Amino acid sequence: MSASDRRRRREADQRSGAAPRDDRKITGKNVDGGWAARAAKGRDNKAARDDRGYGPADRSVRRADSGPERRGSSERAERQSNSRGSASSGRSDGSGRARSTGGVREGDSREPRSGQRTGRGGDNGGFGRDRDPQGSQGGKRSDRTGDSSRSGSARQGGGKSAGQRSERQRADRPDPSVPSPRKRRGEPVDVAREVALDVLRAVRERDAYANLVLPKLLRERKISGRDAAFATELTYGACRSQGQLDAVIAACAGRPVGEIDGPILDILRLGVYQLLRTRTSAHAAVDTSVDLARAEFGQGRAGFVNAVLRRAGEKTAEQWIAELAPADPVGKLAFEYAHPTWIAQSFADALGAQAGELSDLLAADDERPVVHLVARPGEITSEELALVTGGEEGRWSPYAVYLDGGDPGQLEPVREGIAAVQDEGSQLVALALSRAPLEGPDQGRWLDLCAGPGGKAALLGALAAIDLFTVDAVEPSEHRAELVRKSTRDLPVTVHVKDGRDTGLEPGYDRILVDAPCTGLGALRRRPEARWRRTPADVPELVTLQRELLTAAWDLLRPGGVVVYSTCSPHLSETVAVVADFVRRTGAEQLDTRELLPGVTDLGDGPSAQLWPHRHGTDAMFLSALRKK
Ligand SMILES: C[S@@+](CC[C@H](N)C(=O)[O-])C[C@H]1O[C@@H](n2cnc3c(N)ncnc32)[C@H](O)[C@@H]1O
Repeated sequence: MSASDRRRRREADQRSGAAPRDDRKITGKNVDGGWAARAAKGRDNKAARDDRGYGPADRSVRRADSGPERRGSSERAERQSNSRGSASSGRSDGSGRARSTGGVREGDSREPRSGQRTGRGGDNGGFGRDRDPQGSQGGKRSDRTGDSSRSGSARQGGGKSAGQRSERQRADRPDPSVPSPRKRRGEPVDVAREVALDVLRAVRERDAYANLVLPKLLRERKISGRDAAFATELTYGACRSQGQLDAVIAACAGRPVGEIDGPILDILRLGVYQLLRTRTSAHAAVDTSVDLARAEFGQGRAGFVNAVLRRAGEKTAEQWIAELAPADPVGKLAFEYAHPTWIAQSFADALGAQAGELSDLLAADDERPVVHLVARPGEITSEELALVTGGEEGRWSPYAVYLDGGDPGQLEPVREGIAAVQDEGSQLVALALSRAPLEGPDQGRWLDLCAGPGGKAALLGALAAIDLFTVDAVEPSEHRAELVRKSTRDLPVTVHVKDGRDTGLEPGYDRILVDAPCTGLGALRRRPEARWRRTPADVPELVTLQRELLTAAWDLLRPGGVVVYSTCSPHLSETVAVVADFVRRTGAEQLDTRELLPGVTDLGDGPSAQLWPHRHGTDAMFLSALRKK
């Protein structure tokens, strides 16, 4: 089928509202013995796997909770004394600060009583499953990105002033390229917990991203298999549930966590996480934490860790929640699912009349996300990609494949650049732009105004290539612009390192995507520490930038053209409020965005569309299509 045939068919699809997927399923490379042949082989392999009862659906994900038992820690715990101190309790305000009575001195060297068995199932971390679906949402710390979240709260731990902290950073900042101090001293080492601790420290001390630091450390220290899975569960779980853990620690220590030395706080977070949120035995959780404290700080600090953890282990997670959670319904759910209250409240506001779904949403937000792949249109179909990778075709996007495990970076189609990791919600945003009805013919000039790291630009570029169209991609950060270049190599995409508010590009675009920098509250499950870094104070500055970018896009759009404004945040100030203000100022025609996603259900009351993790299994992407009259 020629490009113009495809284009005619696509326009017919648009008119009828059908998803233009079928013609793209038949592509050059995959019908002539390339990917089609490999997919056929994959199909045979899958059939064989299913016959043997271990096809994808049966593949069990190893749970990491058996890790500690392998280390003989229960034997060590038996040797510990059973002395016990007075417990303290407090009620949390959701920020990790607890009103508490009584406490434990850091020099307290009392050994723990053998703790009761506590907790519930683990946080389901798994090696390779928490990779950032956007490629790297990390970027440079100085970037004003919507997803390089940073703010004060996570940095408060340890009670250090900025000056003291930079002193500490110079003194003991973990350098991933060398073995940790604990190893250097030749102490007995629990490799999984040690690596988890080093990541927690990097996150707290230098605002590192756990999902970038952890894989690097695992590779460098040659940790794999069960140890890697356990380290991943501990690291991501402790990062996600930090607020809840800190409230328990504060109650047990009898002081705010800001008054506990940072490195000791990291050990306590790791210990309390194991006690309350995994099936690790209390003996193992306490004992290994004490080992880590003793190896680095000596007996006195180890005793403090012992005492705090012993108190934490005296109650189950449910009992701590009942004791420490705020009384109001949203605050209580936020505490239970380890979200800051302001974020849970913003979700409830966005759910509106469906706010009763908040607990489902928070629970989904706390789960390990499934890895989504995108099959590049014109190169490989989702059916073929699913067969080649052992994944499953997506529910909503014709290009999506769900993976049930493994490291997607090792998959051949990903290495060859014909598939990539991309949340299905992000795919839907790019697809909505490509499907939006224009007034007048599409002249093939498309623009992605906030392109880094390039996930949507790559999908737009592949769709544009089919019709011999072109895409301009704008990104102000050189580092992220380079990621866009990499992800759009061989596609008709030109990258411009510019501020989207002042691009110098020639107006007249048919379709423009403004995937604006935002708080990223809709993608928290992919960035374990992000929820504790963002603060409400981040919102107004981002909203100003979002408005300015949307206005700049409008100036570059031709009459009859369409802008899609999207955020990976459902916060109403960043979504419907930005759009409503813009429509009021410009008289833009708001299209029913839900019609651009045929087959996708429960997108809200319109005319914009809101995706949710608990409804769609995607990030909480917001999108709104606006046509210029
Ligand atoms: C939500 S991310 C975009 C994700 C991207 N569309 C993708 O799918 O990979 C927002 C991007 O906007 C960029 N950005 C920040 N300030 C900007 C500005 N003034 N103009 C254009 N882009 C900006 C950030 O660096 C970041 O890469």
